[in-house]
Formats: sequence, C-alpha cells, structure tokens
Amino acid sequence: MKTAAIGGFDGMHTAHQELLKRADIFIIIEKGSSITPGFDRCYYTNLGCEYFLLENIKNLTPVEFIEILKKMNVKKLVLGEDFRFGKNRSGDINILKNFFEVEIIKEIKIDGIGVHSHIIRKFIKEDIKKANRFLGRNYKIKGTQIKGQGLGNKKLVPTINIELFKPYIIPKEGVYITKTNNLLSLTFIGIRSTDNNFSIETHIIDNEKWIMNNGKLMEIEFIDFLRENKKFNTLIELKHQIKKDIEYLKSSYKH
Ligand SMILES: Cc1cc2nc3c(=O)[nH]c(=O)nc-3n(C[C@H](O)[C@H](O)[C@H](O)COP(=O)(O)O)c2cc1C
Ligand SMILES: Nc1ncnc2c1ncn2[C@@H]1O[C@H](COP(=O)(O)OP(=O)(O)OP(=O)(O)O)[C@@H](O)[C@H]1O
Repeated sequence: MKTAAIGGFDGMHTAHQELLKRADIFIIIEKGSSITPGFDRCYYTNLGCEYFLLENIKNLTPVEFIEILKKMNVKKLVLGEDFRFGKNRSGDINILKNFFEVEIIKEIKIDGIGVHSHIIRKFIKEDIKKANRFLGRNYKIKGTQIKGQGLGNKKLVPTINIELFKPYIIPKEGVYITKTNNLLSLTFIGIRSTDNNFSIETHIIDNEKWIMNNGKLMEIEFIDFLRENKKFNTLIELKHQIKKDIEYLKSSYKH
C-alpha cells in the first residue's frame, strides 16, 4: 500500500520536495512543463514516478480518477491545500477523503510568496538568483552542442553553441555565471551582434581540455546573472568585453 503525491511538479521546487518527503510515489500529470520538462522530474528523487498526460485523463470524473489510484495500490495521499482534480477541476480534497487517508500540507512560502511553478517560471525570466532560491537548487537546462558561426574560436573566445532539446524556459538575455557539464563557465543568451541571431553559447573557463563535439549532451547550470546583453559594432570591442567578463569571473567567483 502506497502514499502518493499528485500534480504537475514542474520544477520539483522546494514545496514539491517538502511534499515528496512524505510520499512513496509521485504521479505526474503533464500539463506542459518547462522548468523540468518531460522525464527530468523523475531524476530529482528516488521515489517511484508515474506519468499521465493531462490530455488523456482530463475528461475523467473524480470517481474514475479515484479508481485509477486504487488500482495503483494508493492508500494515502499527501496534497497541498489547493489541490483539485478531474474534469473542470471538479474533484477536491473532501471527495478524496472518502476513499483515502489524506495529509494536507499548508501552503509553503518564501518571503511571504507561495512557492509555485508558475511563480518560478516568471522568476527565471526576471531574476535567476530568486528562481534558484525558490527551486532550492540552481536552474538547469539541457541540450546538445551544435555548430556555431566559427567566429568565436578564430576571433573571440571558443564557445559551445547549444540547441535545447526540450521546451525549457529560457532566462532573460545576458551573460551568466554557469557550470557547463560541471565546469565553471560563462554563458551568453540572446541576439548576437555578429549575425543578429538568437543563440545560447558557453565559454568554459580554462578549457584547453575541452573537445568540441557536435551532438554532445550539454547541461548548463545557472549560478548568477553577470550583465545585460550589449550590442557591439566591432569584434574588437566584443572581444574586449568578453575578456573583461572572464577576468571578473576569475577574480570574484571562488569554486
Ligand atoms: C562571455 C560571453 C559574452 C558575450 N557577450 C555578448 C554580448 O554582450 N553581445 C553580443 O552580441 N554577443 C555576445 N557574446 C556572443 C558572441 O557574439 C558570440 O560568441 C560570437 O558571435 C561567436 O559566435 P560563434 O560561437 O557562433 O562563432 C558573448 C559570448 C560570450 C562567450
Ligand atoms: N507552495 C506549496 N505549498 C504546499 N503544497 C504545494 C505548494 N505548491 C504546490 N503544492 C502541492 O504540490 C502538488 C503538486 O502541485 P503542482 O504541480 O500543481 O504545483 P504548483 O507549483 O502549485 O504548480 P502551478 O504553479 O502550475 O499551479 C499539489 O498537491 C499541490 O497542492
């Protein structure tokens, strides 16, 4: 007999983690996630991870949904106080109490703000440090290395250009202190002055050992925002700024 938590769980944030401490399995109802899309969520705990597409269950009545939980051997549910489910969100905690033991968790807040996926999505686009605090860890995105313009290596500094393979929410444009595949790095996000295209590129600090490899799996962890994206008219000015960014990182950030 199992204790289950149910919801979107996008972000696997501090409030989700608190709930999950009390559960044996968590049941993801996929309604379009962009902080921890796809199966990313399953890797943030050692709990059993069940996955339903909202599309496939949204028309079920509360009783039909309860039958599914029963078949999964669920005896107890641990839920946030706002939890609703079933067609038109018609099912609430009171219905569930007739069928399961239910533990209700009061809304978890940080600085008086309820911790929720939709709030963290907003923070990722505005203030990465704050997003990280609500997540309880640094925000990460994953993708693969793709071929760049070939300019960085020759005229600026070597960069790894990244294509995301899931619909991750992208932090606002600018330069970030990051870890890329666990190595200290600077990551640029935005419209490049060089060709007016949007790109995500990482320069790994002291990267002599890095082997460029198109298609390689890349993971970028955002530690802090360094500066806004700037428009440069010449490659010399851009290179000068990038060198300054690297110097700043080396002198200020201890890892
Ligand atoms: C640390 C760092 C900071 C950057 N800052 C800017 C910037 O402020 N403005 C900009 O247009 N491009 C910036 N870039 C991106 C460069 O324009 C880009 O690396 C260059 O166009 C080379 O592209 P490539 O790797 O496709 O050859 C930055 C890149 C790095 C690594
Ligand atoms: N701040 C919180 N405090 C306590 N429980 C929470 C909190 N946020 C979510 N939960 C609970 O976590 C479970 C998963 O919920 P869900 O994925 O909808 O979270 P959410 O972060 O509120 O998402 P969204 O922002 O999309 O509404 C639910 O039982 C929900 O009630």
